[in-house]
Parts: sequence; C-alpha cells; structure tokens
Amino acid sequence: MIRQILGYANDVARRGLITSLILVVLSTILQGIVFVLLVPLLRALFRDDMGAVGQWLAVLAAVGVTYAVVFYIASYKSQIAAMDLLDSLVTRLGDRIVELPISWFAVDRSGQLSHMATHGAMFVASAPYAILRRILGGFITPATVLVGMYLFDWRLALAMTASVPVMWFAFVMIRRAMAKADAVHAEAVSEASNRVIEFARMQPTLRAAGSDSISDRMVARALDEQHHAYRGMLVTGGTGIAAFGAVVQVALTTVIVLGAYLTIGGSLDVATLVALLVLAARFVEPISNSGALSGGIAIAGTTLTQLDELHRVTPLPEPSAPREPAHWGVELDNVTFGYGGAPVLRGITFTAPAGRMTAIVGPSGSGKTTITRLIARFYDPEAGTVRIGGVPLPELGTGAVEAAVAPVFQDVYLFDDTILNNVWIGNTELSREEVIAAAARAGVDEIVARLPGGWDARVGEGGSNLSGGERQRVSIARALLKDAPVVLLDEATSALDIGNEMAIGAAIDAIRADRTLVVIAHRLQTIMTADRIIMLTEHGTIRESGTHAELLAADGAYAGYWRERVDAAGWQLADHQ
Ligand SMILES: Nc1ncnc2c1ncn2[C@@H]1O[C@H](COP(=O)(O)OP(=O)(O)OP(=O)(O)O)[C@@H](O)[C@H]1O
Repeated sequence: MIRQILGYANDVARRGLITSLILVVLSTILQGIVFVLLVPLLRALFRDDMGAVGQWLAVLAAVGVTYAVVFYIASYKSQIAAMDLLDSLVTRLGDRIVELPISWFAVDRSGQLSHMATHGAMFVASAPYAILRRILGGFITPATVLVGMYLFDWRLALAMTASVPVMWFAFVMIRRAMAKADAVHAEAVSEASNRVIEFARMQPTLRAAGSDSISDRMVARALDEQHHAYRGMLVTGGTGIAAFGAVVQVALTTVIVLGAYLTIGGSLDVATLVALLVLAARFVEPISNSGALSGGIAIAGTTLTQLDELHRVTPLPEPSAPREPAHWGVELDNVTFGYGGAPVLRGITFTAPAGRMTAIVGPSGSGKTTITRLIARFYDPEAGTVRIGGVPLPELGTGAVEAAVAPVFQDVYLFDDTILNNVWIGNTELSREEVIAAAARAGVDEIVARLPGGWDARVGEGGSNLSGGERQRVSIARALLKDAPVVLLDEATSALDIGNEMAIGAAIDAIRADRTLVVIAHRLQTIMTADRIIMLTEHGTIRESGTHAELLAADGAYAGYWRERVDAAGWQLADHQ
C-alpha cells in the first residue's frame, strides 16, 4: 500500500512521507524499549533493590523522553506529509482526467469522480498519518517487546512467537473481508451519488411525470443499496474486530497459563513472571488496536484501486511524430463504427471540403452525432479512416485534432460564471474587447443587452438563465473565438425564435466563409443552403448525397424528406427552391 501511495505522491509528498515513516518506525521501537525496561524495573522493585530501581527509572525516563520527542516530530511530519499527499493526489487525478479519452465519460462517472476527489483522496492522504502509523506501531512495538522477552525468558517468548502467525492470519482475513465490503460500498455510493445528482437536475421533468416516477424509484433503490452495503461493511468490520480480539486474548491466556506452570515448577521466579506478564499485556495491546484499524487500510485501498484503474484506461494511440495536415478538409473513408455493439455507422464515405458547409440529415438514431464525434476524435472508427487535410486522425494526434476542431453541440453546457467568461474560455489569450467583438458576431451582444449586469451577468448552473438557442449562440461564439479551422455544429432541434434564428444563421454564414463546416442540420434554411447534403438511412449508411437542387431533381428519398419538412413548417415550396 505504501508503494502504491508513493506512486501517486509528488517529490515533496514522497520525501515527507518517507521521513515521517522512518520517524514513526523509530518512535515505535523506542516505545517497545520503554515497555521492555519495565521488566528489570519491576524485578528490582519485587526484590526491594532500591539502588537498581533508581538506575532503571533513570534509564526509563531518558528513553521515555526521547520517545516522546520523536513521537511528536513524527506526528507533526506525518500531518504535513498528509497535506502534501492530498495535494498531489488531487493534482494527479485532475491531470489524468484531462488525458482520458472522451469516450470514458460517455458513462456517467460524476459520482465516482467526486467521491475519489473528495472523501477518497482525503482518506488515502490521511491513511499514513491516521492508520499506518498506528498499524506500524502495532507490529514494530510488539516485535521489540518480543526481542526483549527473549532476553528474560526464552520459553514465554517462544509461546508469544508461536501466536504471531495466527494473529497475522486473522489480521489479513479481516483486511480482505473489509476490502470486499468496502468495494461493494464504494460502488453503491457512486451509483447513489449519480442518481441523486440526476434526481436534482431532472426535477422539472420528474415533477411533470408525477412523484412515483421511475427516477424516484431508482433513487430510492440506489440509496437502499448503499444503506445495505454500509450495514454490510459495519457488520463485517465489527465481526472482524471481535474475532481478532478473541485471537489476541487466547494468545495472552496461553502465555499466562504457561508462565504459571513454569513458576509452579520452580523454573521461573514470581518477580520475573509478573514483570513478563506486564510485558505480554503490552505485547498484545498495540496488536489489538491495529486489528481495529485494518478496515481503514482496506477503505484507503479501494480508492487506490480506483485510481489504478483510472491509470490503466488505454488512451487513443498517439503519433510519435505528428503529421501536418495539407488543408482543413475532412474526409470519412469507408468508416464503420459501433459503441461496443452492432455498428451504428456502416461504410460511410464522404468529404467535407474546406471553406464549404456540409449538412448531414437523416432520421433520429441514424448516426449523425456519431459522425461528428468521430471527426472530433472522441472515438476511433472500428474500420475505415477519418482524415483532416489528408492525414488520418491517429497520425495527427488528439491534441492537434482538439486544436483544429470546434464542436458546437446541442446540449451546450455553460459554467456558472459570467456570460463573458463563458465565451472567453474559447481562447483565454484574447483581450476582453476582442472577446466581446467575436461574441457579437454570434449575436451574443443582443442577449447581453437584455441581461441586467450585461457581459458580467451570471448564466446560472449549466447556463440555466439562458434559453437553448441563447446557449447555442454562446457556444458558437466560443467556436468563433477559438478560430478553429473545422467547426462541427449540431443545430438546435427545438424551434428558435426569430432573434436566435437570425443570429445563428448569420453565425453560420460567418463560419462557413473560411472554415470547414459540418452541420447536423435541422433548420430548412441551413439544409437548402448547404454546399453538400449527406442523407443517412436509419441503418447508418449513406442514402443520398449532393446539393439541394441535385437531390430535389433526383426526386428520391431526400425530395420526399424535404417535402415533409416543408409541409410541417408551413413553407411555400415554390418560394424557397
Ligand atoms: N454513447 C453511446 N453509447 C452507446 N450507443 C450510443 C451512444 N451514443 C449513441 N448511441 C447509439 O448510436 C446510434 C446513433 O446515435 P446518434 O446519436 O449518432 O444518432 P443521431 O442521428 O444523431 O440521432 P438524433 O437525431 O436523435 O440525435 C443510436 O442507436 C444511439 O442509440
């Protein structure tokens, strides 16, 4: 475990941890010596040898004071090391999260991550100070006592030694049982956290569905399971501690019986027996205490295992020498992809040339969003190749793809910060004036004009103070600010008011002028003005592709789809062809 913890510690924390552990070992040895010194002291007392009593008392006081000083320094250093370790753990966790492939986040991990970053990291960081220190004491102090016991009576010392493997076995068994119970509990906690977060976020939907909705029941079940797992952990811990205590008491009783037998037989004097029994009690006491703490090691171990798992997630392959794209056109070449199951895209081939708008249309679930995820390299395809500027994405590298591509998705998440800062994260190197100018190109200035506080108005958690269309305008402004040569836009499906409609239309015109724009198009205006339309089937294949005019003239599936959309929107077809 120490090795595992050291693996996550930065240099400062590692040095602090090693120093404090050395001091802890030293203090526990000194504590053992203090106990051992009780034997000659007690023997001298029993024999009324006051000169020897004085001598041993002086030695005891000297070792005792040294122990107290070392113990104090060890505690102080351990606390500092714990704080450094916490820093280091949280930083490593953060660094790892930003390296993980985006696909890892497709499953909701918020509960697990928040638990790891808060309780888990704190438990691991304090484990060396609060738990290991005492567990080390529970082994090293008795070991020192045992060595001392051999100096006074080898037979009793041998009986004590014989009990060590039994106690060790009991200790390991409790730790294993606790580790298992805690792993179940940790999983239940993260599931319950996910459900509670979801429950809070989804309140408006849930209220509309009535109180006995599926989500209510899912939250209740997740909390029930967590309570059940917690009870299991308490029962396992309690039973383990009681069993361990019993083993320790049996060992002590054996030594008492053997000591009495030897004294009656005349081979051990009463003074030595009494002194050794005091020592035997000192031998078992730290062991008993450490048994109670073995569960703590198991709990810290669960978080360490989760951290290890996080570090084992295989990142997408990266090039040793990234290639430069020749242009910013995007190309899908015979791409097939599925989310671990049946393919959702099959043999997709098309190009989205630089400086053009390519619109993707098709029924719900046909794979439109998946295409944009593959271009942004959230995933690599199972077969076929995605290229930017003629270079396959794995040869370009994820960093270069992230720099070149600006995705504007429908589920835009805004930080609970000012509207200005929400645009600014698109490019933090620009000045406030430059950010405002870029944001105005996406029509964000109109939103700002209505908000009390203007550019410094807060947008609420997730952007809840803005409408869907307004959030998308902020997201488009981020993309404009990032000045990425490839923009992926998933147009809002919900009906937009005229202000949003016009602002987004104008922003699209600004983007397509000098960038590669791939749009999952829902607005009729976008579809008909696209340079090229790719129409998908519900099976994730391409049904038709071409310009709006070409596809209407072909009078195939697209022409039917277009007529339906126009009828639904109440457009006059003749006016818009
Ligand atoms: N993260 C995921 N894990 C597993 N399956 C997924 C995931 N995301 C999408 N899918 C599945 O892949 C298929 C294509 O989904 P995709 O979101 O790409 O379709 P779409 O055409 O964008 O749909 P819509 O128009 O409804 O947004 C669907 O069957 C969907 O259920």
